[in-house]
Amino acid sequence: MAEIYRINLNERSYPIYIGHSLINIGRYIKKHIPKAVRTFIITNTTVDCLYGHELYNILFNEGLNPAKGVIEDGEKYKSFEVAYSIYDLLIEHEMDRHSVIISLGGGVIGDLAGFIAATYFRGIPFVQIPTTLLSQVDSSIGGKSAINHSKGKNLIGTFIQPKFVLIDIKTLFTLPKEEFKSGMAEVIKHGMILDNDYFNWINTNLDSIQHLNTDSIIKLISWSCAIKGKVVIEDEKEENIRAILNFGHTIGHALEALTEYKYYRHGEAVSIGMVIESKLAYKMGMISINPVNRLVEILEKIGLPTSIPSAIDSNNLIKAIKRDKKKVHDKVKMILPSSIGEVNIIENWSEEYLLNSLK
Ligand SMILES: NC(=O)c1ccc[n+]([C@@H]2O[C@H](COP(=O)([O-])OP(=O)(O)OC[C@H]3O[C@@H](n4cnc5c(N)ncnc54)[C@H](O)[C@@H]3O)[C@@H](O)[C@H]2O)c1
Ligand SMILES: O=C(O)C(=O)C[C@@H](O)[C@H](O)[C@H](O)COP(=O)(O)O
Ligand SMILES: [Zn+2]
Repeated sequence: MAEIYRINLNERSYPIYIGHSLINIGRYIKKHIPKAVRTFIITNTTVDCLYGHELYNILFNEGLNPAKGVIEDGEKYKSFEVAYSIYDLLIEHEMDRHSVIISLGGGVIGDLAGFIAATYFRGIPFVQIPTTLLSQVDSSIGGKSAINHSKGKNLIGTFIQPKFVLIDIKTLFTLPKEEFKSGMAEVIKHGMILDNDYFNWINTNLDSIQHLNTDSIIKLISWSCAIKGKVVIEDEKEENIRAILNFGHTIGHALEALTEYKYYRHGEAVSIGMVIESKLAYKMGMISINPVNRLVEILEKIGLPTSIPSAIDSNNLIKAIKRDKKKVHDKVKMILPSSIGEVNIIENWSEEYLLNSLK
């Protein structure tokens, strides 16, 4: 296992480890959470079948007294009701402040488990084991945790930094192709917001990335973690610059909520969001057409969607956009690119302008 990046946040600092197995988890728990006596794995039915038993056995053999909460698979289970059912289990198993919550799964499990860890007993230690590309490059880092509300995405949540992140890249070999593509949307986002070289490297190495070549995958995850990590270190609680990580999400989250979290994977919605937001930037004269076309081209090459289906009504979309957490009073905030590797935070969008532009 190698440490690929360290999120430096004073007493909340933590390392991101990468390797080919889960075997070191016990050693890292003892190192980073010395008071740990018990562990509670939160996962879903799919990931449990693949990796839940392996993780449970390692923790058991390390004397870390594991228990498990297994939820149904899907974005719609990132909900208050499911969180409540896990609180029940934690209480039943008598988990306390010397217990550690371990998230084993993609971003849905990570966001939910983080929210539970931050609130149970007013906060107990938390570890991330991300098993999708999206969670390895994005959601396991930075401490955002949340559950959805029927009226909007991630509307209820808090910040909780994990004690460490452990990425086992062998998990990518069982990940369905469509899920891998979804993770690639956040990867492209990282290039778009801050790093033209990264964008170009992905474009040139797409084949070996998609074939899960070990060196390419490690480079991809490490590069993304460094880009996201740098932003998080600068602005942990999204008071200003962290909002750039939300490029594509003002529209992406609205699409997810409008379609009741059933139609789009998160990365697919973000892919459409990035394209529409870039076209808005073009319409405003902030960016030339060439980088917008290059963005669309790479997303299409990956196999991600790039346009809003005609069945989506613009007025409903605007309503959903207005529930975005970045808005201030009545004004929507958007992250718009000015070139590949550079974005700007644009405030004060009027509803009328937005509606005209989207139409
Ligand atoms: N907190 C953050 O900073 C942040 C960042 C980005 C996204 N998110 C959130 O993350 C969520 C999306 O995460 P996601 O794309 O990982 O989706 P997900 O968690 O739903 O996982 C996608 C699918 O892959 C399955 N799966 C997971 N690991 C697997 C493996 N190794 N092999 C086979 N199948 C596997 C899951 O069971 C699921 O069916 C959204 O809720 C989004 O809002 C949060
Ligand atoms: O970490 C962040 O900050 C992000 O914005 C990363 C996003 O990819 C992620 O989807 C995040 O959950 C969105 O945050 P939200 O505050 O818009 O709910
Ligand atoms: Zn996202």
